[in-house]
Amino acid sequence: MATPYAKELEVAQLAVQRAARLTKRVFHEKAKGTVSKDDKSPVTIGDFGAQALIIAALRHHFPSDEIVAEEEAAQLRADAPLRDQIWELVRTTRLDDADAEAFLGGAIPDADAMLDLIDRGSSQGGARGRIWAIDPIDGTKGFLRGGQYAVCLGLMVDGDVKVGVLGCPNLPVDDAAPLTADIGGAHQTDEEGRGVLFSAVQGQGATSRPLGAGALREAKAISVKPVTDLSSATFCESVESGHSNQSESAQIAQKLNITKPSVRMDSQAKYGSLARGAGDIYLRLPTSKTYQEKIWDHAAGDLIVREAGGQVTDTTGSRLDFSVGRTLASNKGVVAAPAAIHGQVIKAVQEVLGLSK
Ligand SMILES: Nc1ncnc2c1ncn2[C@@H]1O[C@H](COP(=O)(O)OS(=O)(=O)O)[C@@H](OP(=O)(O)O)[C@H]1O
Ligand SMILES: [Mg+2]
Ligand SMILES: [Mg+2]
Ligand SMILES: [Mg+2]
Repeated sequence: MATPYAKELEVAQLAVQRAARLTKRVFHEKAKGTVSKDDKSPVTIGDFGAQALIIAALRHHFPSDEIVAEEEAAQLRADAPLRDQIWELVRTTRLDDADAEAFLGGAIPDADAMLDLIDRGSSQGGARGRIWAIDPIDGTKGFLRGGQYAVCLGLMVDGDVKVGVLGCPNLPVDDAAPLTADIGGAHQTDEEGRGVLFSAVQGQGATSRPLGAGALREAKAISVKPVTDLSSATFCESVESGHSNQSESAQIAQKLNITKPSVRMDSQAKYGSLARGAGDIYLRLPTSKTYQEKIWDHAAGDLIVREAGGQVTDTTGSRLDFSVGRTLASNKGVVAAPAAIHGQVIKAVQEVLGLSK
């Protein structure tokens, strides 16, 4: 019997790898022109270009699947120079391996087709059918400051995440590398061992492999690190204080007798770091009563951590619910940890947040 979701996994891995290659070009070519969006968050030509390349591959293989993606092309339709800059980037970014590039469906015909592909990410999501969630650059702020960022792709079927892939160009390849948010200076060349592709299929475990520029590299199974002494745990959280309540996380750490300072890392790279045992706990504590987390910020990481032996819930202890639309409207915050200690962490979270039953 064929392995479930084998083709979806291969398409996702190669599409993320190609999109990550585009984002690295943008970073190294210092072409990080940003435009700001209605929500005043930054978006770069890398975000738009990566989304176009990922959607092109998904449309080639799975034309009837729905897609929920972070970015839209409206601004580009009104800004020809910006559109042309992104089109030049998309047109010239390929995987080094001809077979892998052909497998993704070949070149996008022209700039208008690129805009239409970007706008294919407008699905409202929901509880029925096959729906892909794309964050072309998660941690755009991190990307702009030369920190961590991730190219994120997940597949939900009837609201349940089945496939998750994270491309983390600035994380160390070495799964045993200590957890650190910085990348040792943006001047570091790729050869110095950065770039990881995390992936998971529901029920099949989680893996990491070097992020390549052509065919997929050899994978290794990964798992969360067993925590025997909670006080020696490492916890990570957002860099942006607007994205997670950092004073509450400090109180939670204190309650757990954790003495190490938090590692503040951008993007879903935090999920990948937990899944391979580099970090132990990920806390994302709401900073507003109204903000709803986007499904594209969590779908891939949620599955990868759970397939690596972790547990991921919101601050009330409920699993993340990807079936209610473009946001995690039923959830507040995120708490991720090895399954064996998740209960202890949640207890401390609920005491600090005043959620204890
Ligand atoms: N108020 C609020 N609360 C929680 N999260 C928010 C909030 N505002 C934005 N965002 C989203 O955070 C995404 C970045 O994720 P991280 O916080 O893990 O990384 S970072 O430290 O912000 O770079 C970031 O994703 P990208 O836009 O893809 O970078 C945002 O979607
Ligand atoms: Mg954004
Ligand atoms: Mg994001
Ligand atoms: Mg993004």
